Amino acid sequence: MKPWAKRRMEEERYTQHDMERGRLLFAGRVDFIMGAVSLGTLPGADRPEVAFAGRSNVGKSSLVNALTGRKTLARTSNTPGRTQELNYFEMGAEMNTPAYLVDLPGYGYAKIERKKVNAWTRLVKDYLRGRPNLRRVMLLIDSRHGLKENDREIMHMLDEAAVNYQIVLTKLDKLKVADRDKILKKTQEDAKKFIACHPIIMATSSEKGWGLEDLRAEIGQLTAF
Ligand SMILES: Nc1nc2c(ncn2[C@@H]2O[C@H](COP(=O)(O)OP(=O)(O)OP(=O)(O)O)[C@@H](O)[C@H]2O)c(=O)[nH]1
Ligand SMILES: [Mg+2]
Repeated sequence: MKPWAKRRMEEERYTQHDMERGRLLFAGRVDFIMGAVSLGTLPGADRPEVAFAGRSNVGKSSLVNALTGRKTLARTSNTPGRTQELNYFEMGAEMNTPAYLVDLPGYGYAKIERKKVNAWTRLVKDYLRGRPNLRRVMLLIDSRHGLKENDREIMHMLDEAAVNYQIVLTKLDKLKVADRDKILKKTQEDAKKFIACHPIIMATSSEKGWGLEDLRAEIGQLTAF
């Protein structure tokens, strides 16, 4: 068993109920409901939501797809900066306690002009500060690169806004086995310096399906009423 998977299980972080809820949320209907370009057009804040944030190309849309087991729900691309809207997905529409998953536009893509970067910052900052039903931001970090300067900026912004967030390492399959634990430990150390950052780092590969069960359970737990 992968060392990080073993550690996860030993922690027994999730109840049967969390795992079941997580599974059901993603196994049932997950519908794309809208791409919001301004806060005025967001759906009502009538249910809990979890947002995926991260640099362009880190694998946000791929993770949404992997969690749902569908290839084309969220648009993925080799061209960074593709997702420019707050993409809303409704999970568990057939359940009593549905939730939203939000795929945020990626940040830090160098080729996008300054004007767009400012627009991104404004939209996302306003969203993060002002969304009452936002339970947690999953901050995706490419495991090959670790925390970059713009990730740290976002983390400081989240700390200041007192938004609860948690790091999710992506693309673990691209690392050599020996490097996986190294990056996990390094990221854990880095995370300690940020007040609102959850101390547990999640590790995933959308390609291989690693860490998805845990992430579903985490989201199940977070979005329970
Ligand atoms: N090997 C591997 N490649 C991945 C994984 N996840 C995503 N990718 C690849 O990384 C690229 C970017 O993935 P996206 O999911 O579009 O990234 P994104 O964060 O949504 O990007 P933006 O919408 O531009 O911010 C694609 O070519 C994916 O196939 C993974 O777990 N393993
Ligand atoms: Mg995307």
